Amino acid sequence: MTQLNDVPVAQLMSRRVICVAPEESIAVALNTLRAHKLSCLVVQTPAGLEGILTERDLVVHFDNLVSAEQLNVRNLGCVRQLMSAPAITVQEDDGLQTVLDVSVRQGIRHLPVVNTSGELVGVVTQTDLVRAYSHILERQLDLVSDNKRLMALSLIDPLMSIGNRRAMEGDLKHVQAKAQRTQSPYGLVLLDVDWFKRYNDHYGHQLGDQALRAVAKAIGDSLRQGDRLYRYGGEELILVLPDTDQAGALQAAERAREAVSQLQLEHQDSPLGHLTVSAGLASGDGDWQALVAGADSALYEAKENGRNQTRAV
Ligand SMILES: Nc1nc2c(ncn2[C@@H]2O[C@H](COP(=O)(O)OP(=O)(O)OP(=O)(O)O)[C@@H](O)[C@H]2O)c(=O)[nH]1
Repeated sequence: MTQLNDVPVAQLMSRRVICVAPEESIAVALNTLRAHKLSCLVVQTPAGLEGILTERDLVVHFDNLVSAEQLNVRNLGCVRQLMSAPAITVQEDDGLQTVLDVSVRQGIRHLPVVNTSGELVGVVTQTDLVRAYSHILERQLDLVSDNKRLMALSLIDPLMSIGNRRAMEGDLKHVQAKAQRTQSPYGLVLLDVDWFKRYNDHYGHQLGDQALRAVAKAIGDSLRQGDRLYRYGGEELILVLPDTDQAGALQAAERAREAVSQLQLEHQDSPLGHLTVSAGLASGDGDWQALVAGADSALYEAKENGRNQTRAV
């Protein structure tokens, strides 16, 4: 991210600077400001920088003269009488933060900018500084929200539009910690599409993808609030069921299995005639990896026993 002091004031200043002599009359200075549409003039002699004369100095001066009923257009005085001196300067390679600090701390709205040889190279205003400052802050806020969006995307499976294994691992750590704290079990259900290699071989990979999306949606729609579905990998999904014992996990698994079966997606190469899933479940309040291993062996049993069914460890 851009640090505020990474931006040198040379990038923000205006190089259009008009200088006047201290003896110049206020009337000429006023005309010069108006002719060049500037808000300040730098006051300089051959010996160097003397001060700065701003629009505001002139307004205050005229206001005082009018109030004192002493406004005489033929004798408005000279620049030396009104200028701010000595002029506080900044270096062209000073950073935005440094220059903004000088400007705010000393209440100076126009700062002449000099190079390393002390020659005048520009003028920077407080408005230039604040505008640059807010632009950088805005960009940094955009970056933060882009990063958040990327982070969220990196946890979603693009095919099924559900959490991926990374998201599952992150969430499971919390579910496990809560189960241990409250000593109430949580359930895990592994679901695997039956005969899916044959499905792909028969209908093609694209229809295979479509079927996986439909399966994920049907299972997702069958869930109770608080339960979460993730893609575990390939054609395998996993349900995470907080505060759920073995009986509850069995109900959730059966609801999910039924939901897929009821889609009645034709699968000619399956002995069951349509697309189905098998499920293996485990529940407890222990280590989630051990529960996944348990659910996996239960799933193996469900497959061995004819598929389209749920088994528990
Ligand atoms: N179309 C598609 N196929 C996938 C995807 N991920 C995994 N598969 C396929 O799913 C099939 C899984 O095959 P197997 O592990 O042999 O299991 P199966 O054919 O479903 O058989 P059982 O699980 O024993 O019922 C493989 O052919 C994978 O290529 C995917 O994202 N899209």
